[in-house]
Amino acid sequence: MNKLRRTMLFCPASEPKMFYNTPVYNPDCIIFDLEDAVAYAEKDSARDLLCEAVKTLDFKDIEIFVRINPLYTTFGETDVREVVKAGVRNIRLPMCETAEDVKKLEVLLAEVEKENNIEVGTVKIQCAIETPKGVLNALAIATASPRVVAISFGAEDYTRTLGVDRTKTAKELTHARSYIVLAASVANVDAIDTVWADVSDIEGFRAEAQEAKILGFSGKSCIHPAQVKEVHKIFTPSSEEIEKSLRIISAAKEAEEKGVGVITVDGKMVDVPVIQKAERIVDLAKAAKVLK
Ligand SMILES: CC(C)(COP(=O)(O)OP(=O)(O)OC[C@H]1O[C@@H](n2cnc3c(N)ncnc32)[C@H](O)[C@@H]1OP(=O)(O)O)[C@@H](O)C(=O)NCCC(=O)NCCSC(=O)C[C@@](O)(CC(=O)O)C(=O)O
Ligand SMILES: [Mg+2]
Repeated sequence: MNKLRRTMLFCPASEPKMFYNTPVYNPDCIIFDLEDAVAYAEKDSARDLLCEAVKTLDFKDIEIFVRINPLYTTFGETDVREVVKAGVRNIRLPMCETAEDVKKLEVLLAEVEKENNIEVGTVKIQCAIETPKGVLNALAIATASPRVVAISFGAEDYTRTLGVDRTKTAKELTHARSYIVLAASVANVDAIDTVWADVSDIEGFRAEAQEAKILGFSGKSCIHPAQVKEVHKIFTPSSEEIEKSLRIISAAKEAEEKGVGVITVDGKMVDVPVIQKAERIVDLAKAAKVLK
């Protein structure tokens, strides 16, 4: 199993009051944002604030990402240079459209790592796919570099660039979300679902998170602490799922010892894919610390 990445809580780097509290909400990952959540005039001061915080704050075992500005903007390269120097080891690359975009970041990272005596390859990349072109290139993006650990979907920019409304049915996102999940699976990286902007509509958020799990995403981006616990509930195996998986694994082991082939558990056939799915649920439960 890759790392546990059920939740990625976005926090604007220009909001120290917010970012000092982020560990309290216990997301699996925090994304400090230097891109769209930060006003143009505050880009430099937000970066300075963030670098200082990264050097001093204790984020426990929460994985920290920084969403930089795209490398084609005037801020992108400085964002990379400064945040890596400050200790950040995971970059979220917004508006990623091609493998070439990833490779440009890879070259810059190698240069910055050498300058700072960091082993080349240390800094990992999460590619945010948020345009139709990015979606069609999802597999090339996900496999562009061994540094890529996840690809994520950004539905706000995706619907903007596609020229459609974002609706609560999420029908307009179906193809892109499914394609991103498939690409991530082939590349063996995590797939992270999009943010839900209406923080007051927790029911709608829950439904979208549930669908993300069914589609095969590893987790979901969040913009508000209230969303984090909802995603954790949905993406953490329930006690029923865990008990059933343990029963399947135990029955399969017993059958193997007795030299029996296909068996049934709770009246349902258990074969190799069923056993492997049960093992995945047990691994996830252990990683989420709901099973020892
Ligand atoms: C929405 C709102 C302003 C509401 O704030 P409010 O203060 O009214 O909320 P309240 O309910 O009053 O907060 C109660 C308490 O929680 C604290 N609290 C709230 N949010 C917190 C948080 N995130 N982190 C830590 N703490 C938090 C708050 O400080 C307060 O603390 P306290 O006073 O101590 O009680 C706020 O949440 C917020 O700014 N969110 C992040 C927005 C953001 O980052 N957007 C960019 C990423 S998306 C994007 O770019 C689209 C994308 O690119 C995506 C892609 O690519 O994936 C695409 O294209 O789709
Ligand atoms: Mg965006």
